[in-house]
Amino acid sequence: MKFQFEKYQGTGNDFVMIDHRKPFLVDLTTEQIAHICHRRFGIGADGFILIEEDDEVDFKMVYFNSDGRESTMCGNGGRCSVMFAHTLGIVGTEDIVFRAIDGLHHASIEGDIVHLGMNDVSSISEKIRGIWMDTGSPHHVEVVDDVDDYPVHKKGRIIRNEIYGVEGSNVNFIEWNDQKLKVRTYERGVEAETYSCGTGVTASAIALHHLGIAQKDSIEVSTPGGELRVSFEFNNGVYSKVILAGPAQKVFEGSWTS
Ligand SMILES: N[C@H](CCC[C@H](N)C(=O)O)C(=O)O
Repeated sequence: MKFQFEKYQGTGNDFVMIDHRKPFLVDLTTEQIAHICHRRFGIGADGFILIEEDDEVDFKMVYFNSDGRESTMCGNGGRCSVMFAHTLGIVGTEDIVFRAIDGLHHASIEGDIVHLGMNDVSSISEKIRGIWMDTGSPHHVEVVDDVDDYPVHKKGRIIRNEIYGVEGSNVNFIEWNDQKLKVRTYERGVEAETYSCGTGVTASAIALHHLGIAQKDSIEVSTPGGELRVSFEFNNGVYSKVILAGPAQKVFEGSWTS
């Protein structure tokens, strides 16, 4: 198998990206995608993304976790897809619309910052020591005292498996310091902490409001991979006009032969 690819990262969440508008990888297996994403034996990435034609909107994003399985919405992957589509000349910088597994997303580009519209959130459930919501992917959010020193991998893995079983959930640990929200995420399908998780940052910012910790509708978020901003409107129990904004950059391009 031989193909050209580009590597993008959005606040340290990194993706192998392929211009698949002329489909040529028609029988890619889970094992092959996992091999491509392997940090030692492959290119190395948290996820694998195909940019494809769409009859109604600018493009379609197909997302796979590094375990090789197609998964739910990827917020950072969506931001990187918008930047890649711009580089390919598919879109300009305004009024961008693409299709992902959870529906249509609107986006715009300002320098290296992508502003990405996320789905509404209207259902949040209480869990033993946190809350759960779907921001396009499933997210458990828990407040901790010192997130920088928290055993994210150990605790995240336990919660992902023991509370959420086979289907699993991403697991976010958050700390609010009155100015900024710190988030660290154990990511389902990567089965490790990632440098940031876009749908997780979105869930964490909404959780801050839902738990009454901060009555803000625009929240600066700090992750190990960098800074993002989440804004939203809250009316009658529904979080809408949810925007995830942050940098998305091309890291390199190359060809894969295996
Ligand atoms: N691993 C997630 C999908 C990607 C989420 C993350 N990379 C993001 O930026 O939203 C899951 O399987 O639910």
